Amino acid sequence: MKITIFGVGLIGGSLALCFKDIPGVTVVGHSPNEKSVQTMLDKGVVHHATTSMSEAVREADFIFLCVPVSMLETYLEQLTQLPLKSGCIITDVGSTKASIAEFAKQLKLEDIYFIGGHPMAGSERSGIEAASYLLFENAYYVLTPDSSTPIDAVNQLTELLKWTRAQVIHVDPDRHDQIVGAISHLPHIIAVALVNQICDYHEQEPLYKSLAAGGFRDITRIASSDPVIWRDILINNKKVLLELLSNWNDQISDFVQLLEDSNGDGIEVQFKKANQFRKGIRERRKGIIAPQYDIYLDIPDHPGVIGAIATELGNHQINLSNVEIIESREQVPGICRLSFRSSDAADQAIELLQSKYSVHQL
Ligand SMILES: NC(=O)C1=CN([C@@H]2O[C@H](COP(=O)(O)OP(=O)(O)OC[C@H]3O[C@@H](n4cnc5c(N)ncnc54)[C@H](O)[C@@H]3O)[C@@H](O)[C@H]2O)C=CC1
Ligand SMILES: O=C(O)C(=O)Cc1ccc(O)cc1
Repeated sequence: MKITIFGVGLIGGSLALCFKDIPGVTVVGHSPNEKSVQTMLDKGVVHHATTSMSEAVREADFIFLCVPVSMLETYLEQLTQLPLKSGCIITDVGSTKASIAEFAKQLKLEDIYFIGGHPMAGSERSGIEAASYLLFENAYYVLTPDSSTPIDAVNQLTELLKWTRAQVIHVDPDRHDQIVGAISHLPHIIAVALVNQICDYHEQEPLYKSLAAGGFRDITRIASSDPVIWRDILINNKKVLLELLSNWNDQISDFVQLLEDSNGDGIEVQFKKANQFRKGIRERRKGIIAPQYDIYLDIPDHPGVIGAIATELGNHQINLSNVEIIESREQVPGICRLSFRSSDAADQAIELLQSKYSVHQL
């Protein structure tokens, strides 16, 4: 079986890694750029790679389009001009689904099937360097077949996607864009706007960045996402987003009113409602962006302290997943965030370290 991937970055590269070791499968990567072709080969993400579209798709059983949203239609159209294997299934991973579904319908493909797709997993990182075979584990993987898509083609794609360890679900493209607009695209806008608001204050007062610790970084993580990928997603889903932003303005106006009225009960109601809803959102990722259990340590300002902490945890078989110095200034104790994959590991670390350091959990 031959699987061809256009755009071997975070998502395309992660899919390639999921499929690469399936017995009897050849994964071919495409990039218009010779250097990118060499990188994907050097990293061993694909079996073969080429700058030639026709060579990439020759005899391919599956074609994955993993390029930015604004490039999807161009790629799909160009592919359909090439000789493709009869029964070939083309899918994409774009974060919006309505426009590409509509475009594919108008192409009136014969004996070639397009099924829109969107793995609901990713990260603020991008590029082949960030790719991982664990990226999709336990995430939802949306497919958007319509009534004209042969069930056999849907089944074949679903069977292949089992190798990602994601859970495949079917969603109508418009409904997808509405929901994903609200739970992914809107939060990205809010994160960027919030960071930029603080960035502007910071120009007048450098203490903003110094004091912007854990909470601010956590809720604005996605503001570090790739500008081009997100430019395309937001413009593509503009209609939905403009309505969502209008609703967002209403939410903020409600808060303004609560504050103007010093309405403490009303503010409590807002927090209780949010707490309750958020509790019900299941943690489902087990892969590289697994839920993290963080603890914070006040650490003295002397060299070697981080190494000593890591060694101590290692000596007690406590697996650390990440270490970050959040604040470090000369003569002042710093704050270090230690992340763990399980709450047990975090608890053991607290137990071990609290006699030597001041430990907090938010
Ligand atoms: N970033 C994320 O967390 C997620 C992204 N997606 C979707 O996946 C697609 C790819 O996004 P990522 O993998 O995050 O981006 P990426 O930047 O890591 O990878 C994009 C790939 O496309 C190539 N590319 C960029 N512009 C191109 C062009 N004009 N012509 C040909 N190739 C080009 C790049 O070289 C790279 O290999 C996008 O459509 C995005 O909406 C879907 C789920 C999650
Ligand atoms: O990193 C995160 O939390 C994300 O929001 C990842 C993400 C980004 C884009 C998508 O289309 C789907 C998932």
